[in-house]
Amino acid sequence: MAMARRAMSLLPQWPSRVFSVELDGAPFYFAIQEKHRGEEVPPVFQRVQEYYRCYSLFVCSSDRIRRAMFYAELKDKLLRDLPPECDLSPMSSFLPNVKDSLIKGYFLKDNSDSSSPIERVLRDLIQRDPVFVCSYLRGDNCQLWTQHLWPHTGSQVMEKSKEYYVVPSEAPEYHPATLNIINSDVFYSLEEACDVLKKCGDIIPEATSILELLPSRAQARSKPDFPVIVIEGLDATGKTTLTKSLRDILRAVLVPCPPQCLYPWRARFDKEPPLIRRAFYALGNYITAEQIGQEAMKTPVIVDRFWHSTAAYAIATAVSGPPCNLPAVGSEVYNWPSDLLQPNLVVLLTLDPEERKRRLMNRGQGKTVEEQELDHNRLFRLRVEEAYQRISGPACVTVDASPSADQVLQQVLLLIRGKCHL
Ligand SMILES: Nc1ncnc2c1ncn2[C@@H]1O[C@H](COP(=O)(O)OP(=O)(O)O)[C@@H](O)[C@H]1O
Ligand SMILES: Nc1ccn([C@H]2C[C@H](O)[C@@H](COP(=O)(O)OP(=O)(O)O)O2)c(=O)n1
Repeated sequence: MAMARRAMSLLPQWPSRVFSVELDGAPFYFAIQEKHRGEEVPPVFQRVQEYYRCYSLFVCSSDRIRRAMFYAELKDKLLRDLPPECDLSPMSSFLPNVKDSLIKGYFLKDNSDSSSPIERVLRDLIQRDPVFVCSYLRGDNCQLWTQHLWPHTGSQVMEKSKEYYVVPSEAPEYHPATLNIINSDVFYSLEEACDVLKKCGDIIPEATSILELLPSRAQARSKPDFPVIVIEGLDATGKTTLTKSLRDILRAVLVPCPPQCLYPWRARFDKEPPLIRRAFYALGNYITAEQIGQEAMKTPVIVDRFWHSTAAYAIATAVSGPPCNLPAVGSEVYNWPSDLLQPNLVVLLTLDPEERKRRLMNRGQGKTVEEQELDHNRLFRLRVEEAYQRISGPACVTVDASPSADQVLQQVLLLIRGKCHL
């Protein structure tokens, strides 16, 4: 039923949508149009000429938790069930400049002699799962492609689906993933993040235990008596070293974020799709905020990572490619949640990538998959660093972390004394 409703709302938009698929590591954009008699349709899909058939699959449940979970499951299912000659790439479709219009899917390139095994798998999928399937067929002159939306059992609208010609489309001004960041990757209130965990309680029992740890309401505007100083930066930039020294020198309390009470569940939520994983980290900030609020009545508080990390990693993961694909400077995506405690100072430690790698090696500990990714993926690291610097309310103050630990400490103490009258 939910599937049919989602289908009904998507179908009339179909010709206004832009489709994006990663081909050979670069995004390729196309749209669809009805062909009128005598009209020339520009050639498209030259980069997939060697394939005779292509397919796209879009996840279309109206329940966003189910949609997020099924998108991840779908990849495993396709990799398991499709013949090895079939090539799978991530794909998305969106209405240009329309917030929350992005739907995610996969693009399949079929290099096999016979389409029947693939079509059997896809037919099976649309019978049982919340997916749309389109096939793309190359015309006789090898240039024209048509997109055909497969009829869907249980949804009469889909029976009337038409064939469209595929036409190239200009790259959008911003990466399509930026359309859906708000409340899918980054949460701007306790309520929004809680809502996600409440709704996945029946699938992930741990979510219910986390909700029990939450403050009854966010500590919005209460101004702590003592300064609250957050230290941010990529892994191995020196946060732990610096926060411990600051704690000792300032006789402060050191609070980690995510808070210790969430550690047992971290690995569990790191495996979940971004919607759930990021809601988990967002809630960690509110639990930490309550701890900060209590401690800062008595003494200064040093915080190891806070909302800058939550937002910067989430935004940098949602978007792909170079930092210019990030939402523009000043976008509402970078705004501090209005109900989250605001620190007095946020320091961002930055480090040359080679030195950071050296420190990581020296430390020799296990790393999260995401942190390993930072090593391998230069662009991801650049996106995280850029996103950190675009967040406002409070913005971070950048400190070069390459000098000795003591020099970095002195530099940060100067900043704290200037800003927090300590
Ligand atoms: N300023 C510095 N100069 C050289 N080495 C440092 C400096 N700060 C930290 N380190 C070392 O680099 C490694 C990573 O530092 P750490 O404080 O654990 O970073 P993070 O908490 O940001 O992951 C540790 O082995 C630490 O001893
Ligand atoms: N306040 C925080 C802290 C971390 N995160 C997320 C962001 C990344 O996905 C990881 C990085 O944390 P990780 O523990 O690997 O980094 P450190 O070792 O603490 O430097 O955690 C967050 O979302 N919010």
